[in-house]
Amino acid sequence: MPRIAYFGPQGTFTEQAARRLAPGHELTPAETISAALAAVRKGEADAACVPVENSVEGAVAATLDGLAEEDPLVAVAEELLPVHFTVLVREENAPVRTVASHPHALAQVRHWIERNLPGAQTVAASSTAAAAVAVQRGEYDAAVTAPVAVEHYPLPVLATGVADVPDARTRFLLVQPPGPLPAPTGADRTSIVAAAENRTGALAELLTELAFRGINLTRLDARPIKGNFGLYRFFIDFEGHLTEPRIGDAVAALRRRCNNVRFLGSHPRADGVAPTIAPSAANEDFTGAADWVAAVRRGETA
Ligand SMILES: O=C(O)C(=O)C[C@]1(C(=O)O)C=C[C@@H](O)C=C1
Repeated sequence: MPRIAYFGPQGTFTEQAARRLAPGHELTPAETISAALAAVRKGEADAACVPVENSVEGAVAATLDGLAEEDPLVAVAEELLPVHFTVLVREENAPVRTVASHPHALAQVRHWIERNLPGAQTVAASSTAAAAVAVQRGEYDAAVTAPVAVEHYPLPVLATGVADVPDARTRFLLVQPPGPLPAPTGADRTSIVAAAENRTGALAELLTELAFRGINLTRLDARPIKGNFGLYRFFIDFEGHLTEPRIGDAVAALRRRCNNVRFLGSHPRADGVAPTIAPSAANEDFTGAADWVAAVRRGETA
């Protein structure tokens, strides 16, 4: 049975995502995102589940950096979870002076804390569940956690359904070493990371290759290439699957323009949204045009 490492400890949002992405599989918590990815690279796990993007706080930097560096890992599936929090406290009816959680979680409840726990100091923990562990140990007064955390860390509940932005969501990836791609579904996402050259227009050229082929971006993030001040990697997600002619054509063009391109996966979108295809950008347009060139080369038409 495949073994799945996930960003833990038990009771994180990531564990919930892993249970949905790999039902019935053996799940092992890792303390950090990089430890979850390392477990796959070392062969201790077959796949890892990690958060990648939140609708309020944006990209999860540790995941982007972890996928761009070291041996390649490829996303084969994604999950989208609604994010609202439960606030657990050390002691019922006691004053709350410190509130711990993952920085992404704290950013999503900033206003709630200002209104409900004025003056409380926020403290970054490695994950929402790690914050609950720290509260159990008596290190902090409260933890902002996933709703499932209370099942693992039976602390008094101060509030449930906490979220500054009601429709907040986090997207999670299941990543594994390169292998056969998941089959295209018609509602897929492809991800790459490219270290564009440091010259005028280099990023615009990459994006134009996608725009020319009518490919809609779903995310664009920049992360610094460490040790090279001012140099960035660009994480580009777009609609479509690598096996589609229009996407394969675009990814080949990106590779031609920038040999520092890494493929990060093509997999079904969790929201099932299919792309709107621009005029002349359908796969049949690409294959039809290539067939015509082939016929011209054979001297059969002009
Ligand atoms: O700490 C957790 O529970 C996580 O799974 C991490 C994480 C994140 O990285 O964004 C996941 C979802 C929430 O947005 C808050 C924290």
